[in-house]
Amino acid sequence: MSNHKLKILFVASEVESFAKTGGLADVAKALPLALKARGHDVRIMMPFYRTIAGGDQAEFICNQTLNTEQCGEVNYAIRKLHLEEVPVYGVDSMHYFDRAGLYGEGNHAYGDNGERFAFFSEAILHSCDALDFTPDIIHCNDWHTSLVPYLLKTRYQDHPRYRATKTILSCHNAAYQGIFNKSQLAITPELQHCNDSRMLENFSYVNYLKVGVLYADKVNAVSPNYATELLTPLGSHGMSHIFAERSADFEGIINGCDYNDWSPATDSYIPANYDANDLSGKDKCKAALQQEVGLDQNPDFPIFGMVCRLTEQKGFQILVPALEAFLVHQVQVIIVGTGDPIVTKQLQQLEQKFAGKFKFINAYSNSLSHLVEAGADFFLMPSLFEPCGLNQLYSLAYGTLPIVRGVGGLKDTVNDYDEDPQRANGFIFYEPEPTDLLNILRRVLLLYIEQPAEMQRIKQQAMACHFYWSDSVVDYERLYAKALQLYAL
Ligand SMILES: Nc1ncnc2c1ncn2[C@@H]1O[C@H](COP(=O)(O)OP(=O)(O)O[C@H]2O[C@H](CO)[C@@H](O)[C@H](O)[C@H]2O)[C@@H](O)[C@H]1O
Repeated sequence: MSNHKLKILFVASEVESFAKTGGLADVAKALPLALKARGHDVRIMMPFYRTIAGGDQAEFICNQTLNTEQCGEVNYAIRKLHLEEVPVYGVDSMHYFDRAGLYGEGNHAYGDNGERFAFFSEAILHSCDALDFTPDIIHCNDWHTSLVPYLLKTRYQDHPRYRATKTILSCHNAAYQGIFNKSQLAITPELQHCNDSRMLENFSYVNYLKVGVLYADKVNAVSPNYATELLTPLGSHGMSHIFAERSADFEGIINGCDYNDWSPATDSYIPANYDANDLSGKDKCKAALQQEVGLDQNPDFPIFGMVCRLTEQKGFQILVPALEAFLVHQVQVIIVGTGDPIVTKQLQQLEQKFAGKFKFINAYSNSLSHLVEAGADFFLMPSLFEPCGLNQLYSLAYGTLPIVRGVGGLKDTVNDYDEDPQRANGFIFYEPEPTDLLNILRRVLLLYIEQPAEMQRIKQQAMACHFYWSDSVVDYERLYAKALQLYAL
């Protein structure tokens, strides 16, 4: 495969460096760069949001008009930015994307998200003529671009440009399925009149992710364990029958870690760099973190950090009661995140009760997320489910031991200390119960207090674990080859 250079159009709703709300953006940056490094002609396409970073520098490519049956002419422009050597095309529609948020504002999704991302999917296929780009592979990501495989096999099935084009759909989070009333879908009449019950909910709602899983040539989840979970009723967010239907074309590929952005030896966001041979810089980062967020300046207290979207997925319903009990000990906890107002309130109350020991920073801050990774001793990920998880990979790189629930990609990447001390790089608990989390937190605290040399050994072992994109990209190349039936390669 490495000798076979492909034309790849990578389509996503967010891309780190331009627009980001979560882990999808990290992958949508790192994977195309890894594909480029393998010599493929890879190009990214994303919505040209009002808030897109560097948008004022974008090169205007062309104006386009999408002729729709029911919505008349829809005008948009294509603008071009660059991610190193990779062109990034922005679909610029004032009507759909000139807004303050990506998907909504103030924790409320935009009411027309179904139409917005149906339009984006249509513009992806529509604009390749103007760009004169004939992709071998269109790599789609999550529900936002899940209509592309369907449109390719319906509206565009006889289009000469796409005669040999195949589609991949990566599922970064199957809990978000994009379910929209058909009445929103005038722009995509094929779906508005669709009666295939496999992709409908309650007859009148279209489930975008189901459409994508059913129509993509190959489908992957972002870790092998999550792929296995998606085939079970318990772990599939109600979609196991759909994934089962595609099981021959479905697999798991673990995410990588972008060590250009996430390496304590070179990180420019942190006050002192360090590596596995000399961890003294980590102590300086710890002191800086305590000072920056207003925790008591005590080098002996272990710091437990967490950075994430505040959603049910991340396990706050077990974390908050566990912390109520855990924070009576000599420990410090810092959580950085935005999202659910109920979780926000719970964390604010916890902060009032445990001032100096618990800090909640209700913000989205890239620099602080780096400082937490570097300055904390442990990183909390008690997720109810976790397709892959990236922060545990960053934590390993920074010698910040992850404490995770044994689900999804967390199980694929963290080795538990109690199960096998020699291979350990973190700690795993299984039952989604506050007492199980509390038990492991106390177990970790004891180890921290009583066995500092052992802690040091595990930290160094964690820092020696690597999840390179240059490895995962080979699995993606194999998936592309299967989609294109290039078995000989
Ligand atoms: N307040 C804040 N301030 C700064 N940075 C913040 C932040 N909140 C979140 N982030 C950042 O967003 C990213 C989150 O990535 P994750 O993979 O952990 O979760 P997410 O659930 O968004 O991604 C989904 O997609 C990814 C990619 O496939 C899967 O790994 C994951 O399991 C799946 O749920 C990290 O880079 C993190 O630092």
